[in-house]
Amino acid sequence: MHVVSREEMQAIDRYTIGQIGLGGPLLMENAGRAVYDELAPNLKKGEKICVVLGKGNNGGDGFVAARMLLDSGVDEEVWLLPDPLEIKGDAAYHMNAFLKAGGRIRTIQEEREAFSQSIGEADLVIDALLGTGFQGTPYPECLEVIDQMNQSKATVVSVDLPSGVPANGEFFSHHAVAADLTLTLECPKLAQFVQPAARCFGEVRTLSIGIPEVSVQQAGVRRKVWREEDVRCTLPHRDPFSHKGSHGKGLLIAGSEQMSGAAFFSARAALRSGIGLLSLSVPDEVRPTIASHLPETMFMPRSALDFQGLSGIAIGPGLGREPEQADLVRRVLEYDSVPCVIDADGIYYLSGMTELLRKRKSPIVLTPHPGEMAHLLGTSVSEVEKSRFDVSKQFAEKFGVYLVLKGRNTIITAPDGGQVVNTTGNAALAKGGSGDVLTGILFAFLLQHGRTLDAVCNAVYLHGALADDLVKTGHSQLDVLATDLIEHIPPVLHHLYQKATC
Ligand SMILES: NC(=O)C1=CN([C@@H]2O[C@H](COP(=O)(O)OP(=O)(O)OC[C@H]3O[C@@H](n4cnc5c(N)ncnc54)[C@H](OP(=O)(O)O)[C@@H]3O)[C@@H](O)[C@H]2O)[C@@H](O)CC1
Ligand SMILES: [K+]
Repeated sequence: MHVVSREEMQAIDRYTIGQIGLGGPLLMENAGRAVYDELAPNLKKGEKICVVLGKGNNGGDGFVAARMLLDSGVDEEVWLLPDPLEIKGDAAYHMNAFLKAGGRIRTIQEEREAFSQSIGEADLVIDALLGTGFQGTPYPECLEVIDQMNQSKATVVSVDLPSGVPANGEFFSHHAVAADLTLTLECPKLAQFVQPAARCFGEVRTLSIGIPEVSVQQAGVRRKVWREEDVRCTLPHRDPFSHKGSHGKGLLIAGSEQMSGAAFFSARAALRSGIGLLSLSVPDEVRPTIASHLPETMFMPRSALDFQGLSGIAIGPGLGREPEQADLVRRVLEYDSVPCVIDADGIYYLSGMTELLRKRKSPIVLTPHPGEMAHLLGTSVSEVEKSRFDVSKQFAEKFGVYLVLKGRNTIITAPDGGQVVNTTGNAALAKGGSGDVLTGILFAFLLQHGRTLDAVCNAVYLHGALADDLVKTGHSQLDVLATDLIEHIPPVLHHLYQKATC
């Protein structure tokens, strides 16, 4: 499933109409029909539906859905914000079809009180006021209607985007529709995955409107959502004649006196995720505490680090911020014949070493949370959060790294700028230790997979799926511990492998 910007969606529509020859009215018909088909199974006879339409093509989709509702036995009122004379092009085509099919339009500007009453009594509001064409701050008359939709007790279903949400997810502080359900047309838009826009969407369903894949390719879209079916067809399979050395010989440099748990979580998660051989380097004083909990792990003293014979190195979880740790990070970067994962305190030291990132020949995976990303860029968390997609892309391309920008809807960016959004996971992961678990899973997957991006995406997906599955099966979002995540890897991995398609 592709994720698009406003401009990309417009280019996709243009190509489909101009080059494929599927006309605008046909696409609008498909869009409105898809919206109607999605709602139809739950409509009740006599149910009061208020359809709110704007001037552009989003309103046109609304006219199509409204035309189909005419014959469905519901009590429908169709409200247009502008004067009908202002409706042009494809939207006018479908406005006329709606009228000729027996529909009646009322204009909000002329009957304000009746509109307030209609929206107040409605069971369902269909919001087709503004879609991808909207930018900036809604005009005052639009804002008033947005507020009325939000005050309504009805279920609010937004067509394509909640009105007032800018499709590219730019930061905004005005009011936008807070939908219960958003029916996204063909491709999710960037806004769905970033704050503050994401809060407006409610449940999201993506509806096909018949746009061919070639239109998306022609628009140069290089962003997608990673779904279970992507995991299922990219899971690596073990060669029956393999041995432990075939599945990665990894060194994890982690832990400090204050944060021994981080080393344990990463190591245990890596073991549960299939790493063939794991060596762990922790400070000498920490080793006795955790060695008894990690019987499958070998230990490498910090004073005798040896990278020869390894197939990958991970550094960072719970490392601490004493200056000597910076040398460890530098040594890992300079040893450039194997892939590496850098997390947490490892990332803290990178800001002074970005040139080494660029020079390194083997893959580097960085897993910052927004705070670490902000530190790396010398900016603020809010600046990072305002443009997660762009910030990730610029950094990954500039320094040639795989960047995993964590958070709700983690964004994974490859060195070539291609981006993947992960949608698994929930607020149960907002707890110390869960990032260390991700590092362990990711490290293990990386060493067992020929394609770095697939390994990283699968690890992020699995990490979120663990939390999702735990809260579905006896846990709450409050009580999930890092250890719960790790011990839940077996059933979730089992499920994914049972359904593997490759
Ligand atoms: N063929 C296609 O492309 C297909 C498109 N499809 C559908 O069309 C939608 C995109 O349609 P769109 O491009 O017409 O824009 P849309 O979201 O209806 O809004 C445009 C209106 O917003 C207005 N406006 C602008 N800024 C504003 C502001 N600050 N505050 C208030 N108003 C503002 C602007 O008014 P103006 O500034 O010109 O007066 C303009 O009239 C897309 O989301 C999907 O639903 C599907 O049917 C499939 C085929
Ligand atoms: K809308």
